[in-house]
Amino acid sequence: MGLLRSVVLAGGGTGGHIYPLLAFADALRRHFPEVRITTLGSPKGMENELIPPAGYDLRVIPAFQLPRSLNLNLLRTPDRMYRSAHAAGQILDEVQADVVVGFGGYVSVPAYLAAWRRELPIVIHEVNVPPGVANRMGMKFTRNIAVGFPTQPQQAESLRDARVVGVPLRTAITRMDRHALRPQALAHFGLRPDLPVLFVSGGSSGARTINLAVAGAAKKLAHAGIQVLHVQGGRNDPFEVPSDLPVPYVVVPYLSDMQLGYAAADLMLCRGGAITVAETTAIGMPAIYVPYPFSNQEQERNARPVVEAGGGLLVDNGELTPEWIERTVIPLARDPRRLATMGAAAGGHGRRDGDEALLDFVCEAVARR
Ligand SMILES: CC(=O)N[C@H]1[C@@H](OP(=O)(O)OP(=O)(O)OC[C@H]2O[C@@H](n3ccc(=O)[nH]c3=O)[C@H](O)[C@@H]2O)O[C@H](CO)[C@@H](O)[C@@H]1O
Repeated sequence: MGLLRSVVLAGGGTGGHIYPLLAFADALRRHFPEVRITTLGSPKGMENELIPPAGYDLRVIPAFQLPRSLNLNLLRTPDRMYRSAHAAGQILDEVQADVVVGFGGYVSVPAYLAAWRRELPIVIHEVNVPPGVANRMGMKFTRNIAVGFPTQPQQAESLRDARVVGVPLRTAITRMDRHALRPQALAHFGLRPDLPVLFVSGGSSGARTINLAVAGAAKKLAHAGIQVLHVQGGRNDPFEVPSDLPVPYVVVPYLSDMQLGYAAADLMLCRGGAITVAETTAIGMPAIYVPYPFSNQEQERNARPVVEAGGGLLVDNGELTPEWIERTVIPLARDPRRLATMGAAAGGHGRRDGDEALLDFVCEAVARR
């Protein structure tokens, strides 16, 4: 594509901003192998662990604190933000960027600012309702806004004209055949093929409440014949699991090959991060969602439509105890027919083409320029 020679992708902080960026970068590379792809990240975000191994050029720009007010006045832009925007601008010039695509996280803001000053097209992809602070600032500079999920106009005025493109997801997840991959996944984790597997993940950073509640129910789960595959989470404290259990309880710090976890699982217990919900629905995974309680009910909003369609259960963070798990999770994990019904309902809610749909949207934005 003649119009597109160099694309800068900005996004960082947690996996929730980085995985969609990577999935989009993969789609870009698939369709336009000649296009130069540069990513912008912050010094301490998870992008440093996730982007270079994926084979993309990561440029780190200085960190800064976002001002609380969104009434951005460039003359009063704090020094550190100015420095970050200046660094982002130098990179845009160096790589001769044609467009900036931002996925949220603080590092997106200087990229949006620098692109706006250069009159470059900016495309924003937002997965959360309400949108995150960084993207809300970016929305002052562009009308090219794409969202992961349909939103109610009354929920977010700023997203009213946005294009719903879905969430760019890794093809390792969207293109996997769960049933075909299952034997390899079970063998990889040392799990048995004859017993159900509960897959536990608190999102990219892990979730202490989930970790402690499930580990607290380890004996009951094991004696009920339920195996557990438990992702501790990249930045979470270790927890104790009894060593003398009759069936496997496998703890892993973090899964780079998340598709193996999904392929091994019969049921998932997880937070309600937007990308997690997009993935569970894309692959038709029945799930128990435990939304993070301190993010504006955003995670509950992500999970509720899926649960209302019959694709899973929703439990309050405060109510997730070992006793709740014993009462609710054990009977569900041992009921394959109910799991199959739930999985089908979840699958009815998912889409797998977010990477391609966002790429179309970006190409349109560049062509309109
Ligand atoms: C506490 C908090 O503020 N969480 C936010 C954060 O969640 P978080 O960063 O946890 O993001 P999500 O739950 O949306 O996605 C997690 C991603 O990490 C991947 N993964 C997870 C564990 C693992 O071992 N390996 C792995 O690859 C998952 O497959 C998924 O792709 O960003 C999301 C998207 O902006 C928001 O909706 C969440 O509210």
